[in-house]
Amino acid sequence: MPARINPSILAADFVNMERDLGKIASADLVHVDVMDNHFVPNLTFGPQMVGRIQDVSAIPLDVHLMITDPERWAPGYAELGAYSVTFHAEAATDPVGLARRLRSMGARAGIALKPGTPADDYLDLLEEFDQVLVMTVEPGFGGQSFMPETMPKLRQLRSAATARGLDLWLQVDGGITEETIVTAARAGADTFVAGSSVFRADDPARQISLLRETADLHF
Ligand SMILES: O=C(CO)[C@H](O)[C@H](O)COP(=O)(O)O
Ligand SMILES: [Fe+2]
Repeated sequence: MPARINPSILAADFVNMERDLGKIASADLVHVDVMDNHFVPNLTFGPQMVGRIQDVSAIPLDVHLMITDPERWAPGYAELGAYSVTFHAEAATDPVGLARRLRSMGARAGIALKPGTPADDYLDLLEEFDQVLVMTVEPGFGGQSFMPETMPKLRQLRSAATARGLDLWLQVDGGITEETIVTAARAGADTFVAGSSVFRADDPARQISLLRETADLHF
């Protein structure tokens, strides 16, 4: 299975979103960062905007919720047709119940871990999720540097998934470039979010291919 490359539209031009979505049509999924200015100190957009992105995007949506009270808000993103809905472990009060609800609505369910959040509490629950998002920066902003100290957690998750024969996608998000993607692929990631490195490239489609080929060489 080739590496999945999910460009983050946090690095797109928000007033030219449809144009910028056109630049990433060769990607696997479009990564949509929802921030509420409570869980993280930044604010992006909510269901109305994500619904319009869903309407005009040629590729499915990978929604990353950086919000408090995901039990209240996450199902709305499944409802509007998002392919995957990922909420933060640190914000959820009933992660398994929420994942089951998202799956019952037809979405893939993801759980995200901030750099300082260990995976240990979730290792016995991996069957309940379709993907685990290992944050490789502190959530809140694009354009930050990749944190290699998160790689032992990724290796731990990959070993647990392999040992149990799970088809669990392991996603990394933050500071992914053609250099850092090598480290993340070697540690077991198969799904890569890249904002700045795709949208700041002269040719985003070429950058998507380069990232995919580089990850495939090292997985
Ligand atoms: O979730 C995020 C930030 O919280 C973004 O998805 C992430 O930062 C992508 O941006 P970049 O590739 O520029 O680091
Ligand atoms: Fe993200």
